[in-house]
Amino acid sequence: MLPSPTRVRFTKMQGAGNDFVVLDATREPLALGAEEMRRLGDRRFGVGADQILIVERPTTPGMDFSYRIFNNTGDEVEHCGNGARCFARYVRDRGMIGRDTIRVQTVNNALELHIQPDGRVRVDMNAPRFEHADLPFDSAGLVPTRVGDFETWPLALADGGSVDIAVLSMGNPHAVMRVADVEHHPIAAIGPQVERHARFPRRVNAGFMQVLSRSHIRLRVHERDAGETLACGTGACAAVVAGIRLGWLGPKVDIDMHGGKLTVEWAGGAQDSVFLTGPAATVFEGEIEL
Ligand SMILES: N[C@H](CCC[C@H](N)C(=O)O)C(=O)O
Repeated sequence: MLPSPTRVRFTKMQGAGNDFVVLDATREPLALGAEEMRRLGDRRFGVGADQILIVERPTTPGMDFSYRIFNNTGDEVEHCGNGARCFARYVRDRGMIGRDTIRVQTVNNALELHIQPDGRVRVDMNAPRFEHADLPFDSAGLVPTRVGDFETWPLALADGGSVDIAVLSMGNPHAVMRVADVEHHPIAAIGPQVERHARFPRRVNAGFMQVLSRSHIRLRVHERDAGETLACGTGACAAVVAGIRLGWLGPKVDIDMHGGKLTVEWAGGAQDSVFLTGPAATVFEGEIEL
């Protein structure tokens, strides 16, 4: 907790419309609690953001920085694809590093980020994880539908409906559904039921994918804690990985999300990294009293 009141400098950023408050804790630690995170993320009483990113000095050899990710509910999470790109832009634009390739440690991942000549950032998101314990997902008693060497799982919803989900982890948990038309799918009704389903003890990000071709999808994601965001980087990775394993997609896919366009590449091997490329930009800077 901070010795109140404390003035905190912040940078507001966005990656394809997924927005962040970024704080620099490389010079002195920031002992922010969940209450301060919620205040920073609050769109009326604070700055407003889907997630809060805290940039810190590295604690692991070979890393340039570490950074922590908090949803706007104050919950710390494992991974954030759009946030990783904004982090890279943040440290590069402030001269905190002189290279366009940056290595950063998160709570359970080591990432390599590359700022490209066109200004977009390409993130090595590491390999996807398919063990249900990695999410966690409780599939006890469920009968999967096998599709090639992958499967989808029937999930009964509280409102009496049912959805067919592919489950995987990008370091954070994802449930991916294929739908005919993302713009007219009842995402506001289904998303929260999947997010908080009892079979996901740590809850889950719920992705809704419309396949336009083997190299092009539309995607909307109801994120864990934050609700539907304008884009979700790990959600884009999860949707493409699921689509490739289910035979719907090729190794490089463009993803249209409400906030912008992302590109995801995956060669398809269990140990192959997923690569996420997309925009990242600073919106404004400021100071807030917490
Ligand atoms: N809501 C996510 C974290 C943020 C992920 C998203 N903003 C991204 O770009 O990957 C979770 O609770 O796992």
